[in-house]
Amino acid sequence: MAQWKDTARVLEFSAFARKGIEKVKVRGLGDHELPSHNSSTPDQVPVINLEDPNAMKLVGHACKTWGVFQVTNHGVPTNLLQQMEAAGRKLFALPMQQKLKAARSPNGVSGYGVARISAFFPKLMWSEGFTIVGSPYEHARKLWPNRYSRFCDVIEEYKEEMNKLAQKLMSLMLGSLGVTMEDVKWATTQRSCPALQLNSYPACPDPDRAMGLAAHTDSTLLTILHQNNTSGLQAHKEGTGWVTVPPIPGALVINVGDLLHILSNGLYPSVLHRAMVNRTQHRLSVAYLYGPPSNVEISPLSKLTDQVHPPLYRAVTWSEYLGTKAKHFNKALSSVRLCGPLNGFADTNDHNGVRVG
Ligand SMILES: C=C1C[C@]23C[C@H]1CC[C@H]2[C@@]12CCC[C@@](C)(C(=O)O1)[C@H]2[C@@H]3C(=O)O
Ligand SMILES: O=C(O)CCC(=O)C(=O)O
Ligand SMILES: [Fe+2]
Repeated sequence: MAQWKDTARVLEFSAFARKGIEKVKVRGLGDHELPSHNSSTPDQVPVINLEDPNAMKLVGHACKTWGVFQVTNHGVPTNLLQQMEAAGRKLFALPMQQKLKAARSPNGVSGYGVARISAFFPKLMWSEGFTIVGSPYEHARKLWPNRYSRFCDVIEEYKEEMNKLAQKLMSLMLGSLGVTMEDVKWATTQRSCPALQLNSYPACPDPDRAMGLAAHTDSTLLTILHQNNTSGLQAHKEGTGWVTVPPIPGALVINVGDLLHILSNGLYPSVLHRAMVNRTQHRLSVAYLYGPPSNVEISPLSKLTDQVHPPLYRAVTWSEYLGTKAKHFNKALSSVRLCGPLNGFADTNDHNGVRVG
């Protein structure tokens, strides 16, 4: 049933991609999904050179105030970023019938399909995605029965480089809070099972009426995002509104996710973000969704809590939290909140009402 719905939605996407904007109008994208640019603000998402001797302090400040920043000198070879982008382009350029051979199954995580968060929105988003958890081989073989190894090699190498960067970022993020990687038992001993999300946003005939990927926070500890040279990503900042995260060649975007929000006891709030579409350019992005080993319990770090600052969240594992997110979407974080006047109501990061696009 769910698969039918997903497949139908994907097919509908290809249908409206061919027929033009009429389909979108029929489905009636509401005003709440119109973009709200805030270009008058001087606020810009921080760009941090990871080789800067002050990197730790800068990263900590960016996490506290923005929950998103870009990094340069991050150690990931530029040509690997290009190869990954080319692999994504090749995948999305396949005929729809071919892509559907690797469709995500009803309860599965990996494969081709519409954004998972689509279930929470009545209208289609102007995007398609491909999620890879674990080995890419099974799905790649369905896409390219004879020539899948190049794609898989790029994915594996990309995941390897991203894992190194994620570790480095975790150590800077925690270090800035006075916590070392050694203080976090699982951080140095166990490997996580990250997800790779390839997103494709075709050029859209009526971009002001469509949304590429609706506003959400990632369930991760952190997400590392590569975007092609086309704008579209926007982050929400309290008091400022939606701010575009401009593509900088070679730079990577880092998002604070919900699990780091919990681990830091709310000191690093997860960032609400979304992807807009445009009239002329095809936009691609590749997100590396990094979390803890799936069955390790994540709760506010004891170093960050005391009688005055009690733990604000209960312990959750990544797999449990992904389930909660799949069920409650933007209410997931407040559903694991423990105490305080906000319990059961609007968390500062609850994203209900106006904050979710
Ligand atoms: C490991 C993850 C993290 C997932 C679920 C699973 C695989 C795909 C990820 C995303 C990627 C796109 C946004 C998001 C919100 C979505 O719909 O799918 C993410 C979600 C999450 O962060 O909750
Ligand atoms: O395409 C983008 O810039 C955002 C993608 C994203 O938020 C995600 O994959 O979680
Ligand atoms: Fe995201």
